Amino acid sequence: MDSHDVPHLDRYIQLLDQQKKTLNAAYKARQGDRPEDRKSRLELINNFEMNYTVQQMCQLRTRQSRMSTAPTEMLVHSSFPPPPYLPSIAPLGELKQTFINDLRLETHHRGKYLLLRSITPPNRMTAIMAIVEDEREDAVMLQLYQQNDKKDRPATSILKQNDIVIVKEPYFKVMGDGEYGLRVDHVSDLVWIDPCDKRIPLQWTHLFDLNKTADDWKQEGNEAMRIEQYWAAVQNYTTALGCPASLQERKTAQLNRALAYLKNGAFDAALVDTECLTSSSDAPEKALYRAGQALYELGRFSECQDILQSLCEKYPNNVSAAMELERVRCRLEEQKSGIYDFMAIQEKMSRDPPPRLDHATFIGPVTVKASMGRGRGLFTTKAVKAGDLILCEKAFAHCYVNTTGKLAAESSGIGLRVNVHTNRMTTGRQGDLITRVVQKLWRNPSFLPEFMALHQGSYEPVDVIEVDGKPIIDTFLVERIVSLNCFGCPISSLKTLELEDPHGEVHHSCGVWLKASYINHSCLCNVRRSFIGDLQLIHATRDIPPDTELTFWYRTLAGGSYEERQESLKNWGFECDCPICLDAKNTPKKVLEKRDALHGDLKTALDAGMLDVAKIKRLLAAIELTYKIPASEVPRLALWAPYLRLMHTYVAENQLVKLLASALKGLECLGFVVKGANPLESPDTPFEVVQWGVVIDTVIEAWMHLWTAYAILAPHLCQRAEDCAIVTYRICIGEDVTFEESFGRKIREAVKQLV
Ligand SMILES: C[S@@+](CC[C@H](N)C(=O)[O-])C[C@H]1O[C@@H](n2cnc3c(N)ncnc32)[C@H](O)[C@@H]1O
Repeated sequence: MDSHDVPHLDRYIQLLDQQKKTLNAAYKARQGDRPEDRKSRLELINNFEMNYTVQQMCQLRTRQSRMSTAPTEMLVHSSFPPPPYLPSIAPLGELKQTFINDLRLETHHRGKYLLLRSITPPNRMTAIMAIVEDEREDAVMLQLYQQNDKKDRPATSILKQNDIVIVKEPYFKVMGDGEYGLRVDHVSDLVWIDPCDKRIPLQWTHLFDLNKTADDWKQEGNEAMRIEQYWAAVQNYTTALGCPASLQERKTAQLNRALAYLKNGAFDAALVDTECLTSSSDAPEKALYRAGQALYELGRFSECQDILQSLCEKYPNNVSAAMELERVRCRLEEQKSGIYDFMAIQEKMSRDPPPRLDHATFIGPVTVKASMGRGRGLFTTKAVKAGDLILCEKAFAHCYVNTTGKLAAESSGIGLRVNVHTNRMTTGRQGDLITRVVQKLWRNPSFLPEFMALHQGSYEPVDVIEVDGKPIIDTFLVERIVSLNCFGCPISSLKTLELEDPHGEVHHSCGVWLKASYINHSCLCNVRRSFIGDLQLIHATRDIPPDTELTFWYRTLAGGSYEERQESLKNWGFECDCPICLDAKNTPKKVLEKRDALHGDLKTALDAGMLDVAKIKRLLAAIELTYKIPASEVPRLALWAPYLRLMHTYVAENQLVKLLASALKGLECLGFVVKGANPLESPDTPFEVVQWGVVIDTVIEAWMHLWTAYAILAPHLCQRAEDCAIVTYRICIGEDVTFEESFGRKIREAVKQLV
């Protein structure tokens, strides 16, 4: 939603076509071939090393040239996923070994596995790549996709030289450069083999010192922790736990591994390691503390509070535990009340780069239910008012792109993700988001049920969730879910508001929010989203009765024809049948042509150096006559911008009566019904917003203009205009504590000068 698709750009279309042809040709022509021209082990190693050197030189040159480019220029990386294929769900014990020489091209070797040793250090390109050999000394390129980001973990630690791995049901294919390689897209298809594993052939056993004791491995783990190589520490402690050891040695290794898991973001595993230690009455202090940390990171705040509370009772001098307890209590309060310190949050967001926000999710009076013809949807459980907070949701996964700050040049670049199988291209960090989700699920399978419950379209996944004690993570399913449920977003809606041209803003940052994903689309919506970092806030844009489905726009609304709107929703596989779309669909072609022609004339009049206001008003009136249904039922979105333009003109000329009228006309076009708002026409009618209309950012301006006009024409209404401006601001920006700084103060000063 609001992610940046690029379907209309010619050069991308060409790229897509070209890629499609290449892939199809490669796939069809070579499928099932056993290639006779595979490179020798030595050739592969030499080529790999040469490519590595060339890549290093290019990166150096890029870094140097980046230093001299403007910070807003971004690198664009592209990635092309292969035809989707299912992950291996076979237990390793049921697979039969195969060898590189027996592999067939463009084939998934179901029922088979390859045992491989890495014979080069890895290189990170679009994937982690290394040359691997089997025990017959045949070699091939191995490409591992969806591995950790380079910021989280260096490639050299993901696949070290001499690491031994098993690739389950290997996929052998022609690679982008015409060479042959093994491609692993599903993290669960790769199994790392322990030095003591019986499957390791004799000729490789000399690579490992099999005489190390549990204590040796633990010491190595401790050293890895000291130099912050937490992934290595996990491996070392795990090996220690596989060696004969005393109960105390085992407990220590387990406690240390829990910390290493925490540092690696594997909170489920950290919890398992601490659970058996915390279950006893003499639970070690560190075990309780680490269990608390794991529960906090998993968002299980209530359990976290319980464990920290008992820790603080047992060890009253533990200052860190007391602080953690205080922190989790704040989260629980946010979760319950929906009250956040937005001033402090916005202050954090103004830093460059903004830090990770540490807040809980608030879920208001809503529930997920079946929605006729739309799958499931989010419904109110009680009545809410315009401006009420419905959700303040922390992202499940979020990728942030800094396009303007001082670190923009250092940002990892904007990806172009080309999916030749769904004919969809997106820019932004969606590719990285997929990897982030895959890694989060892989490390914390307890999140799987909630994530996998999201809309998957027509994807047919495997029905196994775990094999050999490990979760099955289907990358292509994750991709599909992300594509249907991800939101493009600004760093914060406040920052977007501060931009000179907020509509030109491209949402390169993106994320997945689990609850907000249940909201279906309608152009005539009743809620709106805004963002503060990775918090997505949903506010009601009108008064909503209980048991009503909530809807918002999947694409930011502009006028646009019926066809254009449906085209922009194509990714989600439905046609919008909201009143705005139905009206556009049912309006006779002749009327639409007339309306378009009038809009053409209006555009010319608005583009002219000197505004002919009378003509503009005539044209607006003529366009309005082309609508049959009142704007309160079918808003006339395309008329908002011209009315806003008139407001700008009148405010500049200090024509307050006309300003008042144009602001009210504009609001009316958006579907607002406001009684008693024109004191010149109905001085005795009390002011009341009977119905809120479509809330777009610039509606804040209309209330400001009314506030200004009222200052002279009807001072008793100023407060009402200000109240409406604040509600609109809250809906658009996510909070209203910064309203005074952004707008209130300026208007107050302008009004002081007027009166
Ligand atoms: C992000 S999901 C929304 C939640 C989804 N309905 C579910 O059951 O999980 C997007 C999908 O919901 C459905 N959808 C959303 N808005 C719709 C609408 N106005 N009409 C029909 N289907 C809609 C489409 O299948 C779309 O791909």
